[in-house]
Amino acid sequence: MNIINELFDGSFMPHGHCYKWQSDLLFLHVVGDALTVMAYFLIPIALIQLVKKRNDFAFNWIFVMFAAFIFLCGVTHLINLINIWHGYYYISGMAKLITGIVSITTTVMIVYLLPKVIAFPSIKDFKVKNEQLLLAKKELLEANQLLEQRVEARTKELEELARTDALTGVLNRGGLMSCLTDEIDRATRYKRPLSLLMVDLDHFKYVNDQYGHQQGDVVLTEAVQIISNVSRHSDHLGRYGGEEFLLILPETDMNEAKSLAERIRLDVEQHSFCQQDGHDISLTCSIGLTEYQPGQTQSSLLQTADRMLYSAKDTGRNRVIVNDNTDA
Ligand SMILES: Nc1nc2c(ncn2[C@@H]2O[C@H](COP(=O)(O)OP(=O)(O)OP(=O)(O)O)[C@@H](O)[C@H]2O)c(=O)[nH]1
Repeated sequence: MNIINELFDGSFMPHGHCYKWQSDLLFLHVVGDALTVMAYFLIPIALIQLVKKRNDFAFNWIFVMFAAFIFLCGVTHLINLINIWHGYYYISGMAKLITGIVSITTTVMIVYLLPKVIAFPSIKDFKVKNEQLLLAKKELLEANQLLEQRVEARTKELEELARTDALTGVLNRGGLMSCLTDEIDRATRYKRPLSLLMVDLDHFKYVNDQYGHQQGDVVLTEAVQIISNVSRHSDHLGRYGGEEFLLILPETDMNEAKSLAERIRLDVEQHSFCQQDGHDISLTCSIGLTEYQPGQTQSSLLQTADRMLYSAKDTGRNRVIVNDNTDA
């Protein structure tokens, strides 16, 4: 009770006496202190707001310490202002003591914090890092583009490989069927001629039996070469079966196809196979020929060519049989 009385005993000599109650002198001190107090109370609010909104700031507790320190400075100033008229010097002293303790604590914390803050990357460091990151990103994009190009090229290679016959390098059955579908579509759409040759080597089994499978492979490769030599770049040659080949002839009617087939037959007949190994193998081939008829299905076209080939085999081999029955 005594302490409370002492604390709020404002009967000490009011501080204002030292200003001699001169109104201009009082005005200067009161307005100056009042403005300072206002600023001291508003700055902590701003600092606390900052900490609340930007909680990603490193060491943001130091802002809270600053806010407390500035607020207490404001309290000390306010009490000094009141003390012009009253004499709460105990309260004033206690406020000063608390302010002092908080100030010292803040100072110690700043000293502790200083090396860490100094070690913190500067804006210039961030700019350099940012430039390095942008450069790395550019390099990564370029590498990615290169990789995509390589993957695309490799995919094309693999697709090509999947359509290719490993032994002879021409289209395999799958590749042939896809080409034939495309060419039938084109011939139908543009009403253009399209012919198909089915070429089969005669008595090929004899070559294998007589000279071995490896020589047989060489014969097959050479046969492909002969057919390739007489066909155009736009024609599609492929291996349909073991020793059976298909030649798809876009923009080619029956008559043109027939003379081409005759040339192939003759070239095969006149060729000496496997000469490099000292053998001199002679072979002939049989060819079935048909021309695509509008509305005809792919399998019907193939069946007709096969039928013509069978007929060529059946009638003595080494010949070209043409499908004259156009409603096939
Ligand atoms: N070397 C080799 N031979 C193959 C390959 N594929 C199939 N053959 C052979 O081709 C031969 C085909 O025999 P056949 O179907 O009797 O035909 P062919 O002997 O030519 O008789 P025709 O067609 O009736 O004139 C078989 O001996 C198969 O082993 C291959 O990739 N390489």
